[in-house]
Amino acid sequence: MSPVLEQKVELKLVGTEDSTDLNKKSVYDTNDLNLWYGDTHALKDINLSIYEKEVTAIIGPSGCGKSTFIKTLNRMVELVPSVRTSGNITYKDKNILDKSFKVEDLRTRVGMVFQKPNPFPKSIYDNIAYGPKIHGIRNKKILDEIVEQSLRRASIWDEVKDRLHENAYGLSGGQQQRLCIARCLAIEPEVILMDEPTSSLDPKSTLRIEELVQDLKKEYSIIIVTHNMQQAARISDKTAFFLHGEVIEFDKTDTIFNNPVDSRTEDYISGRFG
Ligand SMILES: Nc1ncnc2c1ncn2[C@@H]1O[C@H](COP(=O)(O)OP(=O)(O)OP(=O)(O)O)[C@@H](O)[C@H]1O
Repeated sequence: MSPVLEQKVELKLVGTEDSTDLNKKSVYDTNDLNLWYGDTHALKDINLSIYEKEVTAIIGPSGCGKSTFIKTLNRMVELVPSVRTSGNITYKDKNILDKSFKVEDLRTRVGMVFQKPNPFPKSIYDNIAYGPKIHGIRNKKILDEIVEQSLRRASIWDEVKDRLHENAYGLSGGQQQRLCIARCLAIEPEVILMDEPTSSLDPKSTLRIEELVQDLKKEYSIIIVTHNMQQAARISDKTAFFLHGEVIEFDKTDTIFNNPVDSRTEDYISGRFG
């Protein structure tokens, strides 16, 4: 039996609450979404609903389209010139792939945290105040409040409150990643996209981020790409298994890890490939 399956009892103990879709609204619905990079067909007929105030994990082997999928959700993927899409992505009833949809509207509602922490070469304070300032907030008292609240929410306030005006590069990797999460929270998003946010962190920092994700889902919808099966099992409510650009299976995380329908899902989570 795989290490992941062996740990299912423990995973259930630390896992997510049961949630019924009946009471939840979807934030994103993709409808026959396809994406090509030139001739490479990277996403194939993706039909997924992402529900509010849940953690949705995207898993699958290298090159299966995980990063492409989440970068499509904030239209960042369009920065690649050869990209072409078909189908729809509905975000709160609007098709964000529609030419008339303003991408700036999405950027204030959907924050993103990357694989490697990427603080700006500025002070801790200015990293957080940057987004709100761009959105026109100039009042120092209000900015101070946003900075403190965002850092508290990202569970890093106590570690940085006496060094707010020092350069963010002086923080450890794990602290930098929590700073980046705080920076993302400062714009008050509705959704947080996370692309392997702990892959460059040590186990202790990874655990802190996982605890933070569990806490943040009370207020935000979170979509996390991860190569770490145990992480997906620990922190997500739903899991989508991608393979060769297709969604093979999407269900409650408990079902995906303990009772998958498709043999390819079972083979992947059991470590037989990938
Ligand atoms: N900028 C790009 N230009 C051309 N092809 C790309 C580009 N980015 C990704 N691809 C291709 O699209 C497919 C999906 O890549 P993607 O990065 O989304 O996979 P992934 O599942 O996130 O992989 P990994 O786990 O290794 O990060 C791959 O075949 C990849 O080579």
